[in-house]
Amino acid sequence: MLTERDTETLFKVLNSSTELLKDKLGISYLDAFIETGDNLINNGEVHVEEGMPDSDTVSKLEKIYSEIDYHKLDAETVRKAVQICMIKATKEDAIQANHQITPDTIASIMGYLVIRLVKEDKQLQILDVSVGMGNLLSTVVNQLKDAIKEVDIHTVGIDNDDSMLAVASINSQMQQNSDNTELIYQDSVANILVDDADLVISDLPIGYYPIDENTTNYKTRSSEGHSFAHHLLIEQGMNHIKPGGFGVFLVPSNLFDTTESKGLLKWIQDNAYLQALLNLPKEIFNNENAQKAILILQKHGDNVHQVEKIMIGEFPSFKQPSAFQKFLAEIVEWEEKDLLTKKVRRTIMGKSIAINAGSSTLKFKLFEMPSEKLISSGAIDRIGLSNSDVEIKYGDGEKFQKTMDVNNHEEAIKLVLDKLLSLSIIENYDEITGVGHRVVAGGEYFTDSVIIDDDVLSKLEELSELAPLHEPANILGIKAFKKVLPDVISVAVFDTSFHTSMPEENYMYALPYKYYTEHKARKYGAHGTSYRYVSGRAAAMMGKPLEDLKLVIMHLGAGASICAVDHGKSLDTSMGFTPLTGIMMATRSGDVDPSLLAYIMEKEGITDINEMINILNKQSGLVGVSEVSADMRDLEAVKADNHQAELARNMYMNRIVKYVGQYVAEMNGVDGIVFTAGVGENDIGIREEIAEKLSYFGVKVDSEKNHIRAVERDISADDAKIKTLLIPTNEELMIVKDIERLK
Ligand SMILES: Nc1ncnc2c1ncn2[C@@H]1O[C@H](COP(=O)(O)OP(=O)(O)O)[C@@H](O)[C@H]1O
Ligand SMILES: CC(=O)OP(=O)(O)O
Ligand SMILES: [Mg+2]
Repeated sequence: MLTERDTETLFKVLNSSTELLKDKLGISYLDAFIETGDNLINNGEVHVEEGMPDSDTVSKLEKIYSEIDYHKLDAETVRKAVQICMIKATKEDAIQANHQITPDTIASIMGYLVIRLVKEDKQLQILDVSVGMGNLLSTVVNQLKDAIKEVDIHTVGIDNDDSMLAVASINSQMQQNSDNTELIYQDSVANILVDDADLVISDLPIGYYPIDENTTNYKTRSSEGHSFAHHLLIEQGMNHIKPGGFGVFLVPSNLFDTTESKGLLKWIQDNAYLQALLNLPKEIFNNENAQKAILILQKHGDNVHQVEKIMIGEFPSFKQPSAFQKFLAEIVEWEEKDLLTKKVRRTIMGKSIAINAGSSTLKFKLFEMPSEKLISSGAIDRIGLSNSDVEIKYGDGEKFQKTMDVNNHEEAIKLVLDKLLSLSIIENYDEITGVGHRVVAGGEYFTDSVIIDDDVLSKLEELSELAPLHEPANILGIKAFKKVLPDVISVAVFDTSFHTSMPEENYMYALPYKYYTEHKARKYGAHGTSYRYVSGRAAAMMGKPLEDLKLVIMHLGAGASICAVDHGKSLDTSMGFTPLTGIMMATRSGDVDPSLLAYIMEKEGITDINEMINILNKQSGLVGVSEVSADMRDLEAVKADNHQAELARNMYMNRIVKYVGQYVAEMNGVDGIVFTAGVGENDIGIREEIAEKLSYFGVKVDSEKNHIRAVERDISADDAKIKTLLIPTNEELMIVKDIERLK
């Protein structure tokens, strides 16, 4: 009660002195408030300049100031009185919406939601990237101080409006909190130099940000025209937060409904967990378009997870207090039971393993989930050739390495299972709570990843002929893991599902139509999981939404293919009905004239077409032409003295150049090309030569930047017209993400 009266007294002092100064100096209410605030802080001494205000006014003001000593008031009493003055300023001076004070109702709801998110912290750094008059920030700080004992709070507020900031400064000084408050007069979109905060809280300015040149480093910037200030500031805020920290933003309710929001959403997905979007009651806004919501984001970090249930909803009207209370209670329960509790985390924490059987390799990655922290990774290469390199990374930079003969995928899988235990990567197979397998062919049947049961397994066996070098190994892997972990979720992630977006004219062969209708004879493509991962990373590196980009991705491994990713979707790809066709590969021929097969069969006395196809799959490509090796490293080593080895490399590059050209034509342009997979990631010379051959449409690689292996990097020259990117693929990460999705 007492404080309410104090608020009223302080308001009267502030308001009457403001009105007096406004009148005498002929200035706005806001400017007069700033003047009077400064006077009060300056021990009630009235600032006089060039005889203004006159001495009569000065003594009137001194009398008003003597009516209260703000030092004796608590912070909330001061804040409220200032807030009432600012509501008055908004009306009297017709202050534009973005500069208006954050209403107390909203500020206190935000404060209430934040308490549990930071209550464990004893030292708290809070950042507001559009602090304005400081009402939101000080409401939250006062609430936190009240709710959490002995918390040491330091705040930083940034704003590019000096009048607003002057009010914020008066606010913090009169609340006697200025030692712990840093106010910075700056454009928050520009480079800000502040320590990473534990919590970012902001009532964001809505609308276009006018200075495009300040936004070049923003991933959420618009590809054309001005960008949205609130998108940029969400990115900026989250970039200045510690791992696992929360960003709590007041945003327009339609934040994700605009076309521009795709880029924002993508950025959020890559950098943070979208945990809640809570619309505020419509009645507190002038109209539906002005309605706002509270967005809760959490930056990725250790022991942080996507909530099981994203909290999306609308606060009931204030006129229904019991419904309103109930809603608040639901959110609190959600915060405690989903967003924060260790119990929920423990039950969903586990280890997921992704098994990727390539034609010449077996790779695995073991992740802690859902944090996606990599625990161990391994690769066995040159399977079926002699001298396989077995490499397993685990622990604190430890590595198991051995060169040995691994004759087939069955031996490789057995080796992985043995090493997981013998290297103590896990103590027991039971620690693995999810298994995901790369499966190359899903036909038209599997358009998305699936949980593997007996029906799925028998369907995969049926589909084996669509990927003869891979599917049997994929099935072996599935069965081997089912045997040791019969009750653990096991998921198949298909190479083909990314390509189900291809249009008819691209996937059909010009053969009698009934072969399609009766036998599903069509192009399926492969490497889709890799394209899915790489295209997402490419968009992030280029700072544009994937939906706005035309990309050609070259997946150059032992199996190799190229994909035209048009606006995020596979438009066309070089592999066909099986992974035999398209560009030249390690042991596979790529495209050949089918009538040549009949001719060779006759000349060589081959009677079974399967034998011929087997030669195309296993004895052709690099190894067939070079008669040296299927491994690009071996060809590189001897190419200077071995014509066939050099020829094989040249043919390999020639096929790539042809296909890339086709795809640029098919998309009628391209924004970026990407190199990935074993050869693409590691063969510096091949990248350089291919780039030179593609200079006609604007590809230009910087040799120094290109001089690197298996690192994500933009290798384009500064004056290149289109981007050339090097992106190590990560099919395994996509696989474990799909396990989480299907759990
Ligand atoms: N340093 C290197 N230079 C050139 N090629 C390399 C290098 N390292 C690996 N490779 C190539 O990468 C191929 C394996 O690619 P990868 O994508 O891992 O295989 P898979 O197709 O079996 O998934 C090897 O056959 C080898 O030719
Ligand atoms: C489909 C395919 O060829 O896969 P990989 O490159 O892993 O052998
Ligand atoms: Mg591969």
